[in-house]
Amino acid sequence: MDQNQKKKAAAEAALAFVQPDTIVGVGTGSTVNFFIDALASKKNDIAGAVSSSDASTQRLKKLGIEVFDLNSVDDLDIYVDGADEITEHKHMIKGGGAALTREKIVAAVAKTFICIIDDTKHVPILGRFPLPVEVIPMARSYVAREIVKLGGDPAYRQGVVTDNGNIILDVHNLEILNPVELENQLNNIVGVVTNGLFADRCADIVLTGTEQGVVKS
Ligand SMILES: O=C[C@H](O)[C@H](O)[C@H](O)COP(=O)(O)O
Repeated sequence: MDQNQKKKAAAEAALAFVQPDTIVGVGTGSTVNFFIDALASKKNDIAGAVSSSDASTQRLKKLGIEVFDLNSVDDLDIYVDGADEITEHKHMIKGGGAALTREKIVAAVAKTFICIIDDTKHVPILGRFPLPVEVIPMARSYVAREIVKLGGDPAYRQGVVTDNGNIILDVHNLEILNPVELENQLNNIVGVVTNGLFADRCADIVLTGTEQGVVKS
């Protein structure tokens, strides 16, 4: 089984959590793309979706799934999304596809965060994957200097503009022993929109595609 088959298996397993007549929170990325494709089989049973990126919105609409503005939705039962790294405490790094801010907003609204991954995403300590930080463009150099003071090594993600019109700094060489503390410290730097640590609001259910099938934790 290759990595994509594992992602697809995890994504399809998440369909079991989709209830009829509900609006589904949808993340972003290659694993979520498998989920969106699978969700199309239920498009007549669900009320629609709230999306975390322009890319996911386009894919949902192309498959005939109605996409609602989050401001028109009071609550969401589930939010389904991938991750770049995850620990046994279900703390994650996200944002490899630069969609972290909208992902964090939709995740904040949802009752249950269902993380869909292949088994390469499990790590003992977060930080080998460079931590994405979304930054207001004019604050880029200031934020980078502040991140260096916190022990990180920020790199400007060239050529990437987020759906919100901002830039991404990828922070290398972090060994994140206290993800909740670092998430809050980074968010307190003026000019940071948000960062890719999902620790304060971590996943509730993790579906991992493995050689032996999908494992729920
Ligand atoms: O910004 C992108 C998201 O946080 C993705 O959910 C994350 O990068 C995982 O993506 P993939 O499923 O492609 O590995």
